[in-house]
Amino acid sequence: MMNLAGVHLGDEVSLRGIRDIVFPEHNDHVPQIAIDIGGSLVKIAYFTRHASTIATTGSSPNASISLSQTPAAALAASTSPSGSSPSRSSQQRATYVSPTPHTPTSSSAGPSTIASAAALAAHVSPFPSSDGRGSPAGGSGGRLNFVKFETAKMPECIAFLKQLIEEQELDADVPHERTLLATGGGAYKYYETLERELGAKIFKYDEMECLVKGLVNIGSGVSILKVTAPGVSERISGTSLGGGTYWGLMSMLAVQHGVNLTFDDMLELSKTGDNTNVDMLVGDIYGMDYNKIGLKSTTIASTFGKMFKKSPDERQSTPLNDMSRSLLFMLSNNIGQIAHLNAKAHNISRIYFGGYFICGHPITMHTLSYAIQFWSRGETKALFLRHEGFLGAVGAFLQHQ
Ligand SMILES: Nc1ncnc2c1ncn2[C@@H]1O[C@H](COP(=O)(O)OP(=O)(O)OP(=O)(O)O)[C@@H](O)[C@H]1O
Ligand SMILES: CC(C)(CO)[C@@H](O)C(=O)NCCC(=O)O
Repeated sequence: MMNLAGVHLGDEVSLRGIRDIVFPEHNDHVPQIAIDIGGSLVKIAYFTRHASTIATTGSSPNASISLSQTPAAALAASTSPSGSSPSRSSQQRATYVSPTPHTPTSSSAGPSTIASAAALAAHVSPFPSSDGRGSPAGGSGGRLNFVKFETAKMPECIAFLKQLIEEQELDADVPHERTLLATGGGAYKYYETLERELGAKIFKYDEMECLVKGLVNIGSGVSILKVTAPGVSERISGTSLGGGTYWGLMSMLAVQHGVNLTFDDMLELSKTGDNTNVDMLVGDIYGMDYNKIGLKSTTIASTFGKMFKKSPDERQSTPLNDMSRSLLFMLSNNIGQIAHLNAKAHNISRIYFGGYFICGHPITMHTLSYAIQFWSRGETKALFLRHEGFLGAVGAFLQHQ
């Protein structure tokens, strides 16, 4: 068992919005490495001794939150953007105190920046310091680290894992069997490859069971889980219109514009886009609000509905920013609506969103929250998880505890 005393979030050293979790009092070696291999991304969670960081970008003591009450509390914190503004100030993050969805208590750590993932992917030592060996007895604690790769880059990911396993073996106090705790579809698809390349014993865990908590997981596709008690959950629905859809459609549109965009570029574009150049609004059809059924003139009536009216030249010159924002709204509104309908059908009042698609992105979180609020008439609440893209990997990590 891990010593959870004083567990808190580390400095801003990891992926977008993801901070490592520091275990200041846990000094024992933890050999397990957990991997969640999805349709778009591979997520890895692993423990290293040394509570110090790889590339500290500045400490933020106010962001530290106490997670000492339950193991699951070490996983995540929730965010609930309030009101109608997607501004960062509306996205206060809060901490879970129980493995089942609870009303979050307040805290104020906001999304942070990407720092070490690229370095890690470039095969910088996965260990946090160059002397990188085990802490002495009564030593300096440790941390749970988070890394991601694109699933299309499995060879790079396997090279990283190889190095990580070797480093862990050097760090171990006693020799142990090489093990990898794997979840996601890729745990099945890449089972033999991982076993062969890493010489490790692979433990497979069902991805739904590893999603720990959270009703709506937006990955490549979307799974909707109903959680009724600690460890009791059921997949009640899903949709293929998910993060992979946005990524795929934007990739196609980018090709049309002669550019190659990363996912982060696409999100960045959405921030400056104007979807009303692309979407048909209620006002475009009515010339005013449609008050009788409660639709404002600014409500989107038809996503991309303005595009068919444009000339081929106008279509060609429609900015990618506008299309990116429109598609992000489309996906988030649709998922919000489906989530609301499922919550209603199952008499649920809190919806937790997870999955890498969210990655702390203000527009996505705001749109999902707004959709839930709109469709439920304020009765259902949308809540967001910290480490939202790593729920499966951390779930697999904990399965072996
Ligand atoms: N930096 C990024 N690079 C690639 N995709 C990203 C990035 N940030 C967010 N995403 C989004 O996250 C999605 C993947 O989310 P996640 O890792 O939770 O799903 P997955 O496990 O790959 O998919 P599934 O569970 O459906 O197999 C992508 O399809 C994309 O929309
Ligand atoms: C297939 C999975 C479970 C893989 O994670 C996910 O991508 C998903 O839930 N897709 C949506 C499938 C559906 O339509 O229910």
